[in-house]
Amino acid sequence: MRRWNGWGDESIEFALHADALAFLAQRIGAGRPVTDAGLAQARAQIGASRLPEHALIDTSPEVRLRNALGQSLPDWLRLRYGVIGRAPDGVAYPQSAQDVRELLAYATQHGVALIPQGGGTSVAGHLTAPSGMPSVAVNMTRMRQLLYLDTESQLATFGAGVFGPDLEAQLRARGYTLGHFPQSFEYSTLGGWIVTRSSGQQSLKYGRIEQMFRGGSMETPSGTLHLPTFPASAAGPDLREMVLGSEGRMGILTEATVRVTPAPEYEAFHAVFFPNWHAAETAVRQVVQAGLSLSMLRLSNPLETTTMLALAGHKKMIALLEGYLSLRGCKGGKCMLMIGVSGRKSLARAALREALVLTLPHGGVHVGRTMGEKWKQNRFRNVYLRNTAWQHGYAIDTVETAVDWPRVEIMMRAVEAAGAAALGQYGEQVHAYTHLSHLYAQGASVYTTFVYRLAGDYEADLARWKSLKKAASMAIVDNGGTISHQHGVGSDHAPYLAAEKGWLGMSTLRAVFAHVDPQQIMNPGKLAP
Ligand SMILES: Cc1cc2nc3c(=O)[nH]c(=O)nc-3n(C[C@H](O)[C@H](O)[C@H](O)COP(=O)(O)OP(=O)(O)OC[C@H]3O[C@@H](n4cnc5c(N)ncnc54)[C@H](O)[C@@H]3O)c2cc1C
Repeated sequence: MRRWNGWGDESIEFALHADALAFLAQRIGAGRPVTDAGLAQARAQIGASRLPEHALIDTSPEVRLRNALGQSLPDWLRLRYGVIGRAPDGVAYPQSAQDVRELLAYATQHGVALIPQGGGTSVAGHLTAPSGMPSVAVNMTRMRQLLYLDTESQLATFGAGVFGPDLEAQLRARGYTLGHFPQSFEYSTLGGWIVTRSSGQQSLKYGRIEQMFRGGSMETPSGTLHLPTFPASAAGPDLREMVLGSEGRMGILTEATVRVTPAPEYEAFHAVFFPNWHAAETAVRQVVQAGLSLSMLRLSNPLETTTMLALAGHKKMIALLEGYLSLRGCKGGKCMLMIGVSGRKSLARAALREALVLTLPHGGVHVGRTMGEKWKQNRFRNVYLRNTAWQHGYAIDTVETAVDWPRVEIMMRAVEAAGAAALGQYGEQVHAYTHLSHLYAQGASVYTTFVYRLAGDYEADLARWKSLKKAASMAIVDNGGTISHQHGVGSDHAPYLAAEKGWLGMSTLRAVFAHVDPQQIMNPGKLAP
């Protein structure tokens, strides 16, 4: 059963061993565990529905609660402290495009907002019910079939509500993969990925979702937008670009056609350590600019490297590894790089060899596959750390951006420092660490994690989060980064969007939304409020 107030399946726990807790306590102080609100207490806060009846809409309080929020830290605070606030007045589970059209007609007639919903894994406040009008969460997860696989063109069409594991299982059974593995893979959906411009861990080989999305169908209040597939087209602006990143503001994506590739014959993940950040960053830049056929490069800064080793357990093995690395020049400031290869065995191995050769002049120490394979095993389990950290009285939040290479290190330092200063106002320390997980010839994504102590009170923790978010977002904007490389805009990043789109860009976006949705019933308040 899925947790109603945290990440993932109720039966899965991520254990934090005593040494890891001691490490955190030494960095930022001992956590102060909070008593969570119970499900009944949260459910009792869901007010009476304001909706006229409709056969497709369920207005029961628990269903509304379970579809009210996403996974951002403010969403968590509301669930954990039992301060639910606004919730949708009902939830619909359409099974066809016709059902979606009926819901649009109903919403238009009664002045009801529709909040399209995939897996509810948004970390940017995409799913909050609007104030001032009734709303329905349109949960798309019953539209999850593989509708068509064109093996000649390597295109697959799915219902947009298909979850990651279900999509991959349907493709793997036929010898194919999409290759899109965001860390939220187990609970996020194809439609959600497309409309938030998501990026998966192996984007270096398979591309971002933008490169995979080839066409589909979106139901809007003004009619159906059909996006036919072409291998390429010079017929004016590409309308798929309007759907990508539209965050539910234009309509509901019901079907999506994506580019698939044959499932890889071989896949391996290796770890390489570097003596310091400068050497590591120079090395990965050269590797990515060499254009090798790799599937992943993920570089952790010194504090993330230390944190990952501290959380790993296996104390004796890690001590042996650190002893060996120290002899090879990788000491206190060492940085860990994960390199992934996927595809034809001979090509993948050749690409890995080339990459390892390129790391050597920068002091790269290759330690083989063990750590890489462990990372792969846990790639979707590490997320459960958020639940465990909360139980021990710590909050975890992340911010992410992307910049060109000359600004990567500046950005990393600025975002980490902004977080430390923001929590410093409350007399608290923050454990902030960063990795680059999506690398391009031009630059990289910069992804920072903040761990800090909970205050133990909803208002106080919300104030801490707001200070942290504002400081980190301002650091991103001031240093020329995009407000999101992969999580999207929602409501949390909306105040910073104009900094990169400009006045004309913002008014153009609003004009497009107003054209397809003249009554402004589609996910109001998000992206470009
Ligand atoms: C622990 C964790 C790790 C994450 N890791 C990554 C990562 O590695 N990479 C990454 O890119 N993101 C990541 N995310 C963010 C999140 O998973 C993505 O934004 C994901 O694409 C959201 O998909 P979803 O199906 O859960 O959509 P939701 O959260 O349900 O919705 C997100 C937005 O999409 C809209 N929407 C959803 N479905 C449709 C549809 N069919 N039609 C129209 N609009 C729709 C919603 O209205 C909303 O605005 C992570 C989140 C968490 C909690």
